[in-house]
Amino acid sequence: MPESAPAKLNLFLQVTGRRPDGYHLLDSLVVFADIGDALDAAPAEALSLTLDGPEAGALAAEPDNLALRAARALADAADVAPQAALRLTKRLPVASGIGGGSADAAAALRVLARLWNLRLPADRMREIALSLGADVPVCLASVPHRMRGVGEVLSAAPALPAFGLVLANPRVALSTPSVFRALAGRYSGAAALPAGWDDAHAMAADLARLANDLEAPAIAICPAVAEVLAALRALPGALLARMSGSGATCFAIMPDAESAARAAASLPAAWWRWGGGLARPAPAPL
Ligand SMILES: C[C@](O)(CO)[C@H](O)COP(=O)(O)OP(=O)(O)OC[C@H]1O[C@@H](n2ccc(N)nc2=O)[C@H](O)[C@@H]1O
Ligand SMILES: Nc1ncnc2c1ncn2[C@@H]1O[C@H](COP(=O)(O)OP(=O)(O)OP(=O)(O)O)[C@@H](O)[C@H]1O
Repeated sequence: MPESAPAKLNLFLQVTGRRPDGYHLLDSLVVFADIGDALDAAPAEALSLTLDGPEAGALAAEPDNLALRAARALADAADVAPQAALRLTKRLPVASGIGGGSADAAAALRVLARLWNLRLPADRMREIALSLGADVPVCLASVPHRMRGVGEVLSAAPALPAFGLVLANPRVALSTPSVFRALAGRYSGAAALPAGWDDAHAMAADLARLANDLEAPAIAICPAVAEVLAALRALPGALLARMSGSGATCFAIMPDAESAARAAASLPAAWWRWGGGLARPAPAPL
């Protein structure tokens, strides 16, 4: 069974400060959508990667691919030879704010820990994940989390109601560092969240009082983000529309997965678009 690498969504993302090394401090509610890449690993004498899937064209299977970097980092940490034939089915647009590369790296850690029969402690796995990217620790768990620090401080998410999601990307790649640079030091406070929400309307109302602080800087670099947000807001039944991560993918919260799937099909065909619900079932714990 290939390991699923679900898309990460930041339901809100507030930037609360900056560390001396330049990394930003965040406060975010992260969930995972029922769409993602898939990563398979077979025994082999050396480490290799092949790519397929609708978005594979945007990526070369170069040594820098996050799945390969994850394999090497895990092998180093566990002191084993990095031997595996990886096959990555790429469905998530590259450099789009939904953590595709991070999800692939996390899926590589999970699938290779199984293939190589490793028993590294969970905190060591999270350390290896963080060395690969700020989003990789939360993707390692791939279940909803409140995410703070630069991405490494994970705590329980509020209890979530059932809801649907529409994702849309105008097919413009946005570089995460350039969006953080365009934020130019405008920080907000941390969020106050309840223990849970009984329904999608209550959740959307609370989320509407929060923000993705990277949205305005991303629109300054890529005005198409504003068009996507306007189209999502105009979908019948949309409860909230917002950008995820550093963009350019935006999402709408919908009452349920079925209405989300129907609404996604009405968006411009030139965009990458998807509608459904949250990722399920959750990957088995390590
Ligand atoms: C914006 C988010 O998508 C929110 O989930 C993530 O924090 C980004 O996570 P990521 O893509 O795994 O990020 P990394 O690959 O670690 O960092 C890419 C670049 O983004 C900026 N970066 C990233 C994360 C963070 N907390 N502060 C930052 O300033 C840095 O310039 C960094 O060099
Ligand atoms: N397996 C991979 N999938 C996607 N991008 C990868 C992968 N390996 C390396 N990369 C590189 O990483 C960069 C970031 O890609 P990714 O799709 O993870 O960005 P993102 O969706 O903006 O992530 P985030 O939301 O975590 O900021 C790309 O520009 C790409 O060149």
